[in-house]
Amino acid sequence: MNNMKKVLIVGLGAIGSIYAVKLSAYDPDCVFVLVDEARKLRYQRDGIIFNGQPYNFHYLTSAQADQDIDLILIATKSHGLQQALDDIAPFVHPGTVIISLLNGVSSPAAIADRYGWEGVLYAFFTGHGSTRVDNAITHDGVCTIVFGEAENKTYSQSVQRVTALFDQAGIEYDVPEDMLLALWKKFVLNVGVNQASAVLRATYGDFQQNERALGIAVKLMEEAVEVARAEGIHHADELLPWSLDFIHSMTPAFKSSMLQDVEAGRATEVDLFGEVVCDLGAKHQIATPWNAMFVRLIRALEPA
Ligand SMILES: NC(=O)C1=CN([C@@H]2O[C@H](COP(=O)(O)OP(=O)(O)OC[C@H]3O[C@@H](n4cnc5c(N)ncnc54)[C@H](OP(=O)(O)O)[C@@H]3O)[C@@H](O)[C@H]2O)C=CC1
Ligand SMILES: CC(C)(CO)C(=O)C(=O)O
Repeated sequence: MNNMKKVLIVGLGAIGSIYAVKLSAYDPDCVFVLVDEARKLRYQRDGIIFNGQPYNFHYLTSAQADQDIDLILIATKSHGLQQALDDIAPFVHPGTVIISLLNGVSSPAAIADRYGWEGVLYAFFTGHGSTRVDNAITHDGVCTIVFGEAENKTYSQSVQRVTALFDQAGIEYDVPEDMLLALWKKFVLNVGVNQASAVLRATYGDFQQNERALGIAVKLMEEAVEVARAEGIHHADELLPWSLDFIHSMTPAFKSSMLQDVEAGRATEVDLFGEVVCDLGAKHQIATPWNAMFVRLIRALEPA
């Protein structure tokens, strides 16, 4: 088993910068940030400001694929994923592990469609939300990368290599035995909270205190649970209770990433949530009227 020495981060935003900062604190020469020429100029000029501290990193364009990259961490929004998949091509070699921190359940298959499943692990970010305004990121340090193969009774080589790096770099992680169940728990939560919060402009506190607001999130989540069952996710009956516990455990003032997108006038990631529930519902002949309606409402909130 060879050690991981070089990490390429794609997407130096609210989530990607948490890990660029952590990895550069561990070893500034181990972390690279993939950019195009325009982003390179912008980052070289402005860097990023993470919790008030300025940072700069080693920026690489696709034309500068002169490093043997062991791990690629993708942290773009959903609308940046296809371009990111094109841009990483020169860095993907046998043995390169690729992890996506995008919300939702669909990005691992999108990566595998392009590069095969061999280097792809399932993953997601959990913890407290991270906020970005232009190049300034604020995060309170509560974060875990949950990752692994679909099943992790024993750890594959890829999982062992990533855990070794994360242990050395002090990156908090969890490798659940049933990774698909973990991924779908987070998905069901996001389908309910992110979408309902975007339309209702609701914080976690609103869902904790207002039963009618929570009831709307539950309707969205129930459809996602039915779809999960049809997709063969084991223990699907755990999905809704887990999501409700998560909602009640969150800091009341926190806002979902989708509410932040709507408030900032940005495109949303409804393609990762309601649209996936509707597509899978159609595949399994499950009615998904709540998600269909929320997709339309959220699309109407996006910039024209
Ligand atoms: N923020 C949060 O609290 C949470 C976010 N997530 C998920 O994490 C993912 C990332 O979200 P977040 O970090 O908030 O998003 P951000 O918009 O803050 O960051 C995305 C970054 O990706 C960059 N980017 C897009 N395309 C490329 C590309 N081809 N090459 C290089 N960089 C690129 C963007 O650059 P530019 O600005 O120049 O376009 C931007 O800096 C999403 O799927 C989100 O749902 C999950 C949990 C919590
Ligand atoms: C981390 C969490 C659960 C915070 O709401 C999230 O995934 C999001 O906002 O998209």
